[in-house]
Amino acid sequence: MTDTIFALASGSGRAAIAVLRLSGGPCGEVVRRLAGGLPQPRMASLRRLRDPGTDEVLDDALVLWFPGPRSYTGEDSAELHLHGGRAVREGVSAALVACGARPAEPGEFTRRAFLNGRLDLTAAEGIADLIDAETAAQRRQALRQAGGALAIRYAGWAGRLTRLLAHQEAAIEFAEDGLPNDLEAQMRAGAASLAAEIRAHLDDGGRGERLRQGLWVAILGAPNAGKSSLLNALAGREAAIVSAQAGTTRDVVEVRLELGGIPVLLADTAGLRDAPDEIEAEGVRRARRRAEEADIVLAVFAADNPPDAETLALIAPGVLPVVNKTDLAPPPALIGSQAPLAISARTGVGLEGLQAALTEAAVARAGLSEEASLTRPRHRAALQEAASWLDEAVTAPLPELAAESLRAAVRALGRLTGHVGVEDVLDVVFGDFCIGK
Ligand SMILES: Nc1nc2c(ncn2[C@@H]2O[C@H](COP(=O)(O)OP(=O)(O)OP(=O)(O)O)[C@@H](O)[C@H]2O)c(=O)[nH]1
Ligand SMILES: [K+]
Ligand SMILES: [Mg+2]
Repeated sequence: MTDTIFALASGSGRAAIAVLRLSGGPCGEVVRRLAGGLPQPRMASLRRLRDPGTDEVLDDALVLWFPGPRSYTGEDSAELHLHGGRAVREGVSAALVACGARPAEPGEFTRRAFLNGRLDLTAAEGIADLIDAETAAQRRQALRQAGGALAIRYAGWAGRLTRLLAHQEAAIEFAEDGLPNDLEAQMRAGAASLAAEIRAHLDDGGRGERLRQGLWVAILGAPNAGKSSLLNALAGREAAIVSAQAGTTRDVVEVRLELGGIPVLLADTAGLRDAPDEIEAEGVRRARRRAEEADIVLAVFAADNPPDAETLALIAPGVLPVVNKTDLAPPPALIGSQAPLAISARTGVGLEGLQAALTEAAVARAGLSEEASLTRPRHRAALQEAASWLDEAVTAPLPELAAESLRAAVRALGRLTGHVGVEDVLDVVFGDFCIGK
């Protein structure tokens, strides 16, 4: 039997209500000792909680009882909706410990849910992301994943892979019996198409990972082009120092924005030039590094100056040229081969258009796609590994080597979902082929 664990499921500050969650072990007995009885399953019921040692009244609380396996963890579980004060929380926690329960480790409820088969690893990660979600698009992605969108897709692939392995093992057995079969050719075709499907899923430009972590946008350009003025205009506050002196910004100045539901870290940087002093030169190095790391670069020119070589050199696909100070001079029609976004950070002209273009670029890189996207490097690594092993299986010179490669692919997917074991292979062999020997 597991330990009975408990933890505050609501925030830890002063609040009207605090929710304590319990799971596992003699959870029902622990609740009975505090609340004097167990309510009907899944029905909120008002109970007086007492310290079983001293009989002291601790709180009048709503008690919910979730007998396993129909609970979040799959174990017997309960919730105590307490009055949110610190003394109440601490008194009830102490009484729970006295009854033999212990405080839960971080993530222990979800870990138990996984171990009890209530969700796979990707869904568990989705729940973690849902708790961390700051924007609507992040919330939608996390909800999808927590609801099993990736789990279902990967379980489908794992099922197909297991079947391929079963066929291959059967092919080896039939060959030993001297029987002709075309199972191997079928295995190769199946492995090749599964590898292609996995690669198509991987080839999403990392949008799910970007949405989860947020996009990096960097503002670059010559000194005095108005980069800091633009950052302030987009942020709606004076986050960066603006002055008529070239070389004002040295450190990277960051602000958080939300564009089309995507969290964005917008960075202002030092003006690009052969800097006269050491500190500014370090600022320029940092600016260039940030441009390399950024998902989107805004290359800013001033309309009253001809386009400078340093900023022009940044222009590449995915870089948005911006011409500022259009209140002083008209913008050029083209920068490189692109029509620039014409703005005046001073008067605000063109800022809405720039915001729209930036949002469009952000959504193109990190917006929700129709199909659920992978969201972590862990997913990417496991899927890449599975696809490579499938390639090996397709070209393996010996049937046994192909089987070995398929087994490695199964393990890679199994690590991803936390699900696939050898038993699955046996089930398919016997279920699919009725090889009763
Ligand atoms: N007329 C006009 N002046 C502007 C505009 N945007 C910025 N400025 C002025 O241009 C000067 C430089 O602005 P900053 O925002 O400091 O320029 P920067 O690119 O951050 O400069 P560094 O940090 O030194 O590289 C300031 O005097 C601003 O007031 C604009 O749209 N129109
Ligand atoms: K400046
Ligand atoms: Mg600046």
